[in-house]
Amino acid sequence: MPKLQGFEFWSRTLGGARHVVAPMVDQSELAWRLLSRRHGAQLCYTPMLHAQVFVRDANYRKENLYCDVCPEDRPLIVQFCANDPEVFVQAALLAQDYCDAIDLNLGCPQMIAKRGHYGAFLQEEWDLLQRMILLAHERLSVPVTCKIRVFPEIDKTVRYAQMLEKAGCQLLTVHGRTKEQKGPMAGTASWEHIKAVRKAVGIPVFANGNIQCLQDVERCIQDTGVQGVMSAEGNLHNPALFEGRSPAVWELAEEYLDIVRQHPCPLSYVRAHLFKLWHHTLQVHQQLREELAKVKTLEGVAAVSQALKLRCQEDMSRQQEGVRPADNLPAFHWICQPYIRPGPREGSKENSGGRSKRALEEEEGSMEGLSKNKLKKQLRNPHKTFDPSLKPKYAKCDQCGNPKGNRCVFNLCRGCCKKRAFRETADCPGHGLLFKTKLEKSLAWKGTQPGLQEAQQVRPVTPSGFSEVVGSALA
Ligand SMILES: Cc1cc2nc3c(=O)[nH]c(=O)nc-3n(C[C@H](O)[C@H](O)[C@H](O)COP(=O)(O)O)c2cc1C
Repeated sequence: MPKLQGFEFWSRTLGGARHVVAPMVDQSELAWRLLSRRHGAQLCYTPMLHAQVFVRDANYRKENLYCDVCPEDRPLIVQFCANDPEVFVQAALLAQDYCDAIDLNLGCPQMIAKRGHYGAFLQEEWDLLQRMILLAHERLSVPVTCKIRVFPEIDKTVRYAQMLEKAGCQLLTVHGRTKEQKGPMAGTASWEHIKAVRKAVGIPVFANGNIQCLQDVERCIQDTGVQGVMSAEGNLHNPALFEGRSPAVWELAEEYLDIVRQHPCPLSYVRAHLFKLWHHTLQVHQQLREELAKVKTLEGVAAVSQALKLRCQEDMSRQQEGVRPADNLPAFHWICQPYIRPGPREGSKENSGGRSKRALEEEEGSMEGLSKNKLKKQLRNPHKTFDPSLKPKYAKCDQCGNPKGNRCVFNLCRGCCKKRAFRETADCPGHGLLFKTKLEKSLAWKGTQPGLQEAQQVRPVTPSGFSEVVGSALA
């Protein structure tokens, strides 16, 4: 069957999806996607996957895609970050049988994307992007799509979108914030930019940014004319957003934990989800926040969830009629609701007390005083300095651009070093890889075994023969 394109792809393959769960590193994992789909999401994206790692590392492919196959988890778009046409296409070819389209991340504004040269840091490299999209469009059996951030100028954003469309992009998600609008500087997304793109291209467009409830979805579609709306933070705080419901926070937590039992994921993902889902409740019941941070098992998390449910139910039963929710919240803390991130200097209860780790980290650079955690660290080590300019700079792996191991003899990251050391039967003590030493030991041992010596002469040991000896070291 010929590959469907543009609007036909959106309406037939994606079922005309309007309610879309965003790609979210460590957060749009299978269990969360299934929860969101049960509550109105019609299309989900995987978290961003690193194309180069996906190509070279079979375990990464298994852990991040192949083991997460589930018939209810469709339609699904797999997102990659990449900056090389061949690598992008190789990764996409390995993923295309497990999804309905491949998305290129052109929106990540984080430092890690700057260092790895991907995401929004490719925004100015139109020639490279054209080549990446064109090659993917030609070689893949599924459509290629892009998720972009806007430029400050509407006309440049429009030309950018048109360039991607011309190269073969079949669906565009426009996050209406610029690369600089992140963390405490995120502000609001510009639907004006999104509307202008929608008018100027002939492919379906999803809007992203400022979506906190179902009314926002309807308003955004009306104002901008887009085909669908994507939500990240709104979905994390209320996965029933697309149903237009705001359930009790423990209800969705319990349902999510049940799904995680069937489709396990790292505990760090689960914890991060619950911190968001319970954001407002944990402001009130700080003890539970600490317990959640400390638990080490899924059953431990379930126990915290049970305790939180009881506390919330007590709070509900004590609630007097006519009393409004505290802190100008739209609903009481036990109801799933949006979290509006405070601006850079905005005064709020959060700014005076138990703020999130992330909020503290984001302001790190601009704070004159030190956070509680940093003060504690300084007490333990009086010579510790928190001046960002004195932080050691990450040196890059010569091969893939990830941070290299400090003591690596090859100047590579662990993954690349392991491959090279294996190929060359070498040691890298910095990474604890001892292929050469193990081979020598194994040969010495074989030398002491009379029966084996004979076999040795018939079959000389080469690096590939070596794999039989230490194959398990690579598992
Ligand atoms: C926890 C988290 C992880 C994210 N990871 C990704 C990602 O992997 N790929 C991507 O394109 N955007 C990622 N984003 C950005 C979102 O997809 C989205 O563009 C952004 O949050 C704006 O949407 P919102 O206003 O609905 O939050 C992430 C956002 C969050 C909150």
